[in-house]
Amino acid sequence: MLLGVIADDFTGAGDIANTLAKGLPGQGGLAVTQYFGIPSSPAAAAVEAGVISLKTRSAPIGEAIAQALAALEWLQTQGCVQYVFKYCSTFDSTPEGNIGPVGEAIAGALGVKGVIACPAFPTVGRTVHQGHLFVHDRLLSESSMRHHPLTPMPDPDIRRWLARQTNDPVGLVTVATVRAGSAAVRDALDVAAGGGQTLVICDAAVDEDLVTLGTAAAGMPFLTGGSGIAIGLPANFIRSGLARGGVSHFSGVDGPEAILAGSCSTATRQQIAIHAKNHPVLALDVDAIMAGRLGVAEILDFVTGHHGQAPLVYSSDDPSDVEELQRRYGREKLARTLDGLFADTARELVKNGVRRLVVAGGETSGAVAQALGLGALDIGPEIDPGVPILAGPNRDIALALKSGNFGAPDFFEKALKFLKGDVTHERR
Ligand SMILES: Nc1ncnc2c1ncn2[C@@H]1O[C@H](COP(=O)(O)OP(=O)(O)OP(=O)(O)O)[C@@H](O)[C@H]1O
Ligand SMILES: O=C(O)[C@@H](O)C(=O)CO
Repeated sequence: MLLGVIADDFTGAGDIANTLAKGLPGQGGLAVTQYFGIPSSPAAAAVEAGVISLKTRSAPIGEAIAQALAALEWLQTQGCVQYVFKYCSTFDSTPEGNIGPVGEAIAGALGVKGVIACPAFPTVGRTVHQGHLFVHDRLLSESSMRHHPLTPMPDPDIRRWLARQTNDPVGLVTVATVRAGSAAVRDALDVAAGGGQTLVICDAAVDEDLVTLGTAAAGMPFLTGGSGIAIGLPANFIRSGLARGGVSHFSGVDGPEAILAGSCSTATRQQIAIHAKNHPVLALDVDAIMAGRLGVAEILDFVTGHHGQAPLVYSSDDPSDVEELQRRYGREKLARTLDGLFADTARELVKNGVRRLVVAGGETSGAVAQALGLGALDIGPEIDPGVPILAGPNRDIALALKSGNFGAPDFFEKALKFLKGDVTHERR
């Protein structure tokens, strides 16, 4: 294993795994495996990049650091020469959040300063300019992230935001330096390190900026960011002869299918509305669930009664209804109950023969992946930006775990087709 990634949630892990497996056009990427939690046995010999999915985005600082350092230790044992800490492209955190503390803890363990911190992912509209994060043409604080239920982001100046979480001062490498090339970036990071800055926000507005940052990071032990920060990394390993690059073919998994959506994000709700036009859907009645009148058995009946028709089950609702339900039942209790229901449902579905499973939402996907005891999955071709096919080692199951705001409007139907196979992509 050459490259080790520690990701703070499950769908975010798939996002960066996808970037690493895809690589740059014409070169291909790395052979990537996504691990669900910290593995207890060594990686397979063919794995070039290992992505460990943690569920620490909203975890208390001490717990997040402990898990990240345990993940780092396992990756070090696999022989990695470079490490990435992956967080969200919208920098999801609070002033007491753990991006800063985890970043500084890993940097401390590796003995480095002057570490790249860049959440940019231009393909989905996340860019960083003069240290300010944009979502498409709006500052982060003017996007829907301002009202995120767990990590509201009222400050688009992520250097200032991050500084509220860190011990050391936070640096900035602006677009002028990035456009001056990778040597200029390296010099700027050296200066930052000399000045005692551990994490350094780097501007990036287009993929070429991320390639420059990636090239600058060749040989550096540690960098942090969204999935975009990984765009240029496979090329470093291919250039140095450590990795081969190339293409892969995913021949697919056939069999019964199901789609589960717990995400209430705008993109997911639009995808549900579009899917509902031509497919059977079951909107979960949250009050009935909380009263114990609706559970796994009813959902199972619905899905098995509609196999072959891409059945979709969702709890997703619009923000005002979600707020009202949270007031009625308590946010934590509600989320725990719904995540638990999706997890139990997924376990039963797979037990009853489901082989293609699509899940929408980071928390929801995390709960499902844990319930299925997935262990390790190979990364197949990209379905939509940030969402790859995940394939079981014996190709007995294929999954798509989608971040809330990712995916084209017809994502659900498209994902099931991709999981069925015969997709070739420019990767190993
Ligand atoms: N109708 C609902 N009312 C209140 N909470 C809900 C409802 N439906 C789902 N939830 C909860 O909302 C949370 C949605 O989070 P999840 O991470 O799955 O989606 P997301 O935030 O859209 O995705 P991402 O984290 O990838 O951006 C889950 O914990 C889920 O249990
Ligand atoms: O970086 C992103 O936007 C995603 O990978 C993610 O983590 C969303 O939860």
